[in-house]
Amino acid sequence: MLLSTLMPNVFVKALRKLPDLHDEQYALQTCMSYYDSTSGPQENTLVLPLCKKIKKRIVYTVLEYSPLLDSCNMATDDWARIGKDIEKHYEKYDGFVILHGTDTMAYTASALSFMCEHLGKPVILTGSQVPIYEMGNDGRDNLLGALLIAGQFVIPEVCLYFHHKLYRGNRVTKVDSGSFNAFNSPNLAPLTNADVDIKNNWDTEWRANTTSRFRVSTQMNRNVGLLKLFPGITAVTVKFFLQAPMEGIVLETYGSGNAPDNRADLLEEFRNATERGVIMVNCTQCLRGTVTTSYATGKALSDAGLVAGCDMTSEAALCKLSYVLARTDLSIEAKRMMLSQNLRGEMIADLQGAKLTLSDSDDLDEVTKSLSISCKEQEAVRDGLTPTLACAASKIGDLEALDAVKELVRNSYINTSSHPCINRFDRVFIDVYQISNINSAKKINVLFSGPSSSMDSPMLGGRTGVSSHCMVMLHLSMTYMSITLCSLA
Ligand SMILES: NC(=O)C[C@H](N)C(=O)O
Repeated sequence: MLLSTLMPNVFVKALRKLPDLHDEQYALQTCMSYYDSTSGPQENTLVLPLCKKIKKRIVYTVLEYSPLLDSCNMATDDWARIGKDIEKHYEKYDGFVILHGTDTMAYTASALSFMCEHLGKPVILTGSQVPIYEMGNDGRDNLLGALLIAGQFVIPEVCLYFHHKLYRGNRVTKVDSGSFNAFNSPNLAPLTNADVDIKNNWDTEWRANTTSRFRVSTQMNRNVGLLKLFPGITAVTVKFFLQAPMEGIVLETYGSGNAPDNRADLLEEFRNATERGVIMVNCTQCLRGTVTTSYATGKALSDAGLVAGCDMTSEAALCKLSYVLARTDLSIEAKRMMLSQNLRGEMIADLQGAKLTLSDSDDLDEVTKSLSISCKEQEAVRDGLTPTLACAASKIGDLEALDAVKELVRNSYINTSSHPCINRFDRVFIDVYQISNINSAKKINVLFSGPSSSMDSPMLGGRTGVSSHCMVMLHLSMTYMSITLCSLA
């Protein structure tokens, strides 16, 4: 650890010697890794070798933190530091990979997912169970996998890559301390499976759907806590845990969000706390599943003022609480509301509230007009957007909106009744209405042959161009670094 400050860029020097992670010949030929026209010599810039799967160069720059921390020693300030570094370098890189200890990686991933507002690029955390310089380690594979994904695909989320799988960062939890398959995302399928081929699950991917500028909010409220219910817990314990300065609690309850409803003393402590303004979020102790009020024992908690945490992990709920409570501009009610909303794909979406408002064709016309494009181009945009709108309407089962989209297409081609689109859309809409499983957007997607209907479009998912530039941020544990230095000596 002492040496890591005396010997800057130790990790980069070691990576440079690993042919899987750096193509030294290419770097020398192009002078790429030693010179950057804007900022001078770049000794910490490396390049992945070409392989059959990727047709372009992935160039990455390593930023090494000092001192290196075991992730158990990390706290909110360390999250803020990483967030600020992403913000600082955001424009210059296509993606970010953060090397992090596994023990608290799920917390950091969750925290960053909330701190990064309007994210439009991949931020991927990864690490290893066995140090990267030991025989049979998983660190190299994990780093390579994370770089390949960050360098090739626009997955604008904070993710966690481990053991061939890319997960949404705020959905993961560490489930195994002694296996390479250390993480699980119990309530959401992986975003990507990277086995022989890299297969992205574009349907699952979360997009901020905003044009606002990316920013990192580093304000996190530290007066939050995690309390696990257990049979026989005393009201005194709960009372002490909930007292000031505590402002927010994640209560880990039984099964689908249940607590004893025959314990008036406990329920009273919960009610007293929520009435004092402490925000309590109800999350299940179970690995998988969601919180409901279908049992009386679950309803007792919502009556005591707890916010339902749906299917959030405790890690995500705690970080969300910390992020939301730091918003001094919001009232308690607004904060409670925000906690029950899906902010970054951390919980199952409330599709009831997500109705499309397509009352008439003006909406789309306004969109195309505001783009200041020619009539021909407007038609192309309309053709491209209508299938997607129809898919969205059918996904949430909104037949009214589906009718509106259909009308829009009819009105657009009113003077060209022989236009092939009319027939195509008629056929497609009949198919859409007839699909019994109306929630399956994927099926509906296949029915459309419109230009932008496929989520596999390179515009939406795959990154085009000759090269992309990622940034790796090192947050390796100190233990690892001492091992590193021993083996380098
Ligand atoms: N394998 C590991 O990554 C564990 C280590 N204690 C850490 O979280 O930094």
